[in-house]
Amino acid sequence: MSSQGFSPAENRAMELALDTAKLGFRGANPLVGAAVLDATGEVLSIGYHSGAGSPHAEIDALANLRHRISQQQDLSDCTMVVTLEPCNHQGRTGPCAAAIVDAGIGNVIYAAADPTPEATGGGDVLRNAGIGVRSGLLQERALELNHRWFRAKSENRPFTTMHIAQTLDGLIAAPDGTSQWITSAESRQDSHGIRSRVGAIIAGTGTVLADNPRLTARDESGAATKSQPLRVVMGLRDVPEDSAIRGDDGRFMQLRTHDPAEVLRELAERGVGHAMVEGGAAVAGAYLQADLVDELVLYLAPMLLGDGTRSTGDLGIRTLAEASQWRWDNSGGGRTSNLGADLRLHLEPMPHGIPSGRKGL
Ligand SMILES: NC(=O)C1=CN([C@@H]2O[C@H](COP(=O)(O)OP(=O)(O)OC[C@H]3O[C@@H](n4cnc5c(N)ncnc54)[C@H](OP(=O)(O)O)[C@@H]3O)[C@@H](O)[C@H]2O)C=CC1
Ligand SMILES: Nc1c(N[C@@H]2O[C@H](COP(=O)(O)O)[C@@H](O)[C@H]2O)[nH]c(=O)[nH]c1=O
Repeated sequence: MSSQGFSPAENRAMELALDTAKLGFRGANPLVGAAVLDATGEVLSIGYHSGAGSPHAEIDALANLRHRISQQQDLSDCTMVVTLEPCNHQGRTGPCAAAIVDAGIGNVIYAAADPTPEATGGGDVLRNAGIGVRSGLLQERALELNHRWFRAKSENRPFTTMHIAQTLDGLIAAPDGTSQWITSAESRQDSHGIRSRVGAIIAGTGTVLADNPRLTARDESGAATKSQPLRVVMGLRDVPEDSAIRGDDGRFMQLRTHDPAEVLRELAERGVGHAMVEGGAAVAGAYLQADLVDELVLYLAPMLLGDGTRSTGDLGIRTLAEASQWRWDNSGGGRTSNLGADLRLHLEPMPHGIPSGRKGL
């Protein structure tokens, strides 16, 4: 047994589950990974949650297990290792705790408790069904994996992803306001993928008046994808009646405010679990300055403009020690990738208390 009272095989399985969790996309739900071990500690299957609406990690691991073993096989000496307490609620997918009980799994180890009122209590359901339940294995890492998701939940607001499509010199539009297009078709298709996963997309009146954007989610052929975000404009000026963003599907809303927290509060009340901030500079700056950005997807085009609109407005930072610190995020498609002519950078805010690593020499 290790110092934490878990076997080396259980430790390795939780490491594997934590790595597997990162195959999923961040958003309304946390990243979760799972592994099923037999009595000898051999990994029989793994699973993960690929994003809101798709099967939870435990269900995925059980489905993958069934591909490997017969329906009749006794699983009472198997252990489900999972990075988050199995849920206890019927959302778009069924309660995981009940599925584990039904599968006949004998033991469960989870890393961190699920703090959400709607999902908590899965551990008790398992115990009451006679399953051996232990928790706390690699808990710190599991909490860190979803640190911004836990933060968003505790603040009662949507998990918030920011998109920036910028030049090498950090500009999102030329001096005359033109910006279409800075990034390649491949990058834009990728950001349409984000649009199709979020519940709402936010832009300022400046962007709406400059670009007359549609802000819909579209596939490679330009057709609207099945899932469309609510299109939200923030700012005091009127959005012209003939603006493309209004559309004709009733999924348009203007919030006459400059307060990003107020926008996210309003969206949470409407049941939005994942929001995307598409810009422009003033709005991006406001969300960043308020520390309301949980994930940043930045497309870097090999282009220079020299002058124009900077990617974010003022962040209130006056000295280097106050810099906003970020770190690479290798979940959901990875930390960096080449997209067409561009680079796609994927980051998350540095958790508090972790040194930036830029000291010395
Ligand atoms: N390459 C890219 O990724 C993108 C590029 N762009 C480009 O950016 C340019 C537009 O940038 P920008 O003018 O900054 O546009 P914004 O979309 O940020 O809109 C700014 C306006 O929004 C309102 N507003 C709402 N909230 C705030 C706030 N917290 N602080 C200040 N103002 C707020 C104000 O207008 P009001 O008076 O109405 O209240 C303000 O003038 C365009 O040229 C566009 O093409 C835009 C998006 C993405
Ligand atoms: N210029 C620029 C982007 N600009 C963003 O895309 C919006 C246009 O959306 P739509 O009308 O739906 O196609 C525009 O208003 C701005 O928010 N996006 C990118 O991926 N790459 C780019 O180079």
